[in-house]
Amino acid sequence: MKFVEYPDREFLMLKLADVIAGELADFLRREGRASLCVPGGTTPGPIFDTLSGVDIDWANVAVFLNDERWVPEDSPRSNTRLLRERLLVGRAAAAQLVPLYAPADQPEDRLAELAEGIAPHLPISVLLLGMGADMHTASLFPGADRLEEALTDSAPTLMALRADAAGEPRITLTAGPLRAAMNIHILITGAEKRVALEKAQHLTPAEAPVKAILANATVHWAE
Ligand SMILES: O=C(O)[C@H](O)[C@@H](O)[C@H](O)[C@H](O)COP(=O)(O)O
Repeated sequence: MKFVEYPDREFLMLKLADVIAGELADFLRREGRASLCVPGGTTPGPIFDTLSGVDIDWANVAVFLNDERWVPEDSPRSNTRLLRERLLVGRAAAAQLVPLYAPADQPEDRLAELAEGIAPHLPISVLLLGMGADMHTASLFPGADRLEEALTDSAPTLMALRADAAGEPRITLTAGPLRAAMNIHILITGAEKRVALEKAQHLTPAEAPVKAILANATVHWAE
């Protein structure tokens, strides 16, 4: 794991957006297409604001979430809604959104078709992850009902998980496709998450799911 500390959050968001744009541009130059997998939650909005204005060939970029809360897209809890409002605007409106949600009562009802949509875009070119103070990443929550399976390399690409801390049911990429990403960035802010990250390094992935992705990741932190 590589750890990069920034003087403040604003600088972190600008720099990391720049790094991600550079990595996407490299993939586009070499392969003519790229995939970008991003978190929802409250932290990444400013990165999305900057990235959405970057001048790259967005039409050949597939964008999808690390995980989604099983709520309709008009819910304030919808990560897809965040993507539509903050990332897929401006120049980035040309990108292809690969859905991690489709209307249904339970994620299991749509899992197979959503996984089929993601498959052509693996391995992920550029992966941005968030982390909770409980050391979850994507929707791999400590104590989640199917966490053990989701951490194995033989797990399907996408799984539905339930955890008390998660609120609604979740759909999430599993550890395998996350670990296999070509570039992995973890974005965390604040003292509490820094302490949690340090703790995670001494725990097992079952106790601290972010540990399953740490080995090849660069962690970006500001107070
Ligand atoms: O749907 C989600 O909640 C996310 O994708 C999740 O994995 C997130 O990255 C962390 O919970 C951190 O969230 P915050 O940035 O809000 O602290």
